[in-house]
Amino acid sequence: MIEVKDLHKSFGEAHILKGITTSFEKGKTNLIIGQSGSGKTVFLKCLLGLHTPESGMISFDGRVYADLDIEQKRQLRTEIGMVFQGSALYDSLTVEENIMFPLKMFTNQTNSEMLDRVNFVLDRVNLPGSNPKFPAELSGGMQKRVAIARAIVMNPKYLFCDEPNSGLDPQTATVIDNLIQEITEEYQIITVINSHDMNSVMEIGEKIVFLKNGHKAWEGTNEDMFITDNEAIVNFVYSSNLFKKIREVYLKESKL
Ligand SMILES: Nc1ncnc2c1ncn2[C@@H]1O[C@H](COP(=O)(O)OP(=O)(O)OP(=O)(O)O)[C@@H](O)[C@H]1O
Repeated sequence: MIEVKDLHKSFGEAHILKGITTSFEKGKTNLIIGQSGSGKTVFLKCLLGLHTPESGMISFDGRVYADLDIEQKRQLRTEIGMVFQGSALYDSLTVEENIMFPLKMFTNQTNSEMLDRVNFVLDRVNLPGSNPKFPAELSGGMQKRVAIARAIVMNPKYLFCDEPNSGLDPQTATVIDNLIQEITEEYQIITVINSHDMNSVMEIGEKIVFLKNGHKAWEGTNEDMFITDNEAIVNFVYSSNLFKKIREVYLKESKL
């Protein structure tokens, strides 16, 4: 489990995260949602150790991040997979080289061991045989799959995804969402996703943390979201007429 307790982060006078407490469980897709500027990226960067919070606690399966020494932090880093916004593949490297990169960086595996692992994860994301291609030869959805393959090549315990659906059409976005959810469950990963995408929230939000002005304004499952009266989340999610309609139908049916 990842546990976060009373997390505060400021930049100069600007107090961005104002006491976030939450936890994320194994095998679940956890979504961080909120308006632009609410602190989602800062929160994710704190989890990744890229920002140092002023106070509060983050622990990974009982390991309190601030108490770890350099070697322990390095070990933890090898247990984290990351899918960046826009995929962040190396354009000059092939698909195979992109995915192999973390293995080369962090393991002593032989070339054939690395290749076996690359082929395994490429199969898992339904891109077998795409090893020699360059990112520019792939569609946006395929690039995302390569990014997911790279993120899971080290068999991570934790997977962080920053807007994994940005720039994708709704159908491809759903495929990517489902892939992330399947992998999370299959390998019992703790997955935390920053998302703007309300379809993702409805589809794969096994736990949703809603940030508003740096506070945690609500948390619950996607099912809870249909029935909650929490004004902040209702205003945020149901500003869309389509989702308002879905909520009305859901509430009506649950009363039958
Ligand atoms: N390195 C930084 N230095 C100063 N201020 C920062 C820094 N990073 C983020 N901020 C500020 O923190 C606030 C929250 O930013 P953050 O990027 O976390 O928002 P967000 O919820 O991820 O937004 P978006 O959905 O648009 O990506 C913003 O006001 C931003 O200007």
